[in-house]
Amino acid sequence: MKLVTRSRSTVHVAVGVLINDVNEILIAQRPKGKPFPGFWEFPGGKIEPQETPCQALLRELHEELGIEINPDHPLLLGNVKYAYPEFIFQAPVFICTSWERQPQPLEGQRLVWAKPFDLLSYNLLPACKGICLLLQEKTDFIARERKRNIFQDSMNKIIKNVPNPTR
Ligand SMILES: Nc1nc2c([nH]c(=O)n2[C@H]2C[C@H](O)[C@@H](COP(=O)(O)OP(=O)(O)OP(=O)(O)O)O2)c(=O)[nH]1
Ligand SMILES: [Mg+2]
Repeated sequence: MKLVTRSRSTVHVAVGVLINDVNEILIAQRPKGKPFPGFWEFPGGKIEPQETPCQALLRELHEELGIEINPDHPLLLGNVKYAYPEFIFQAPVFICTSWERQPQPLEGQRLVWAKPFDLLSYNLLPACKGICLLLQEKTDFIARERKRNIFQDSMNKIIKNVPNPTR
């Protein structure tokens, strides 16, 4: 019997976790016409070959939400990998707590500011569970860097709900 192996390409995606002044997190519902319609995700998009992850993040957040972010501001939390049947999702994940202008749904997506402990009640893309875990793991770091003690408390509440995804 012949063994057929499929090689999956890796898609590099810059992901932004926007946290507002009351420690809510911005999530977006993918519109019809894009892959995975109806699923919720963190804003961001594919990194172009000539871009750094941070440059891609700033461009994507401008295109999708119409906001401007100081290039020195996003804080890299870590990398999340998830194997979909069709491709490997590989994402540097940044947090942002400051930007110019209000986020707007410029690509027909629904936007919601979710409380950290509500995040998992949304139908998130499978790879986003890994992003939630990373947020949870890094709450001390986020609190220290961004003086977000309330955020730390909220994030601690989601720990027991995050299933451990296959990474
Ligand atoms: N932006 C984003 N994409 C995610 C997340 N989780 C996850 O599995 N993905 C997947 C969905 C997509 O198949 C892939 C690329 O993201 P994307 O569709 O946002 O890429 P993009 O903004 O460049 O979109 P496009 O120009 O190709 O239409 O990553 C997430 O939290 N945020
Ligand atoms: Mg996108």
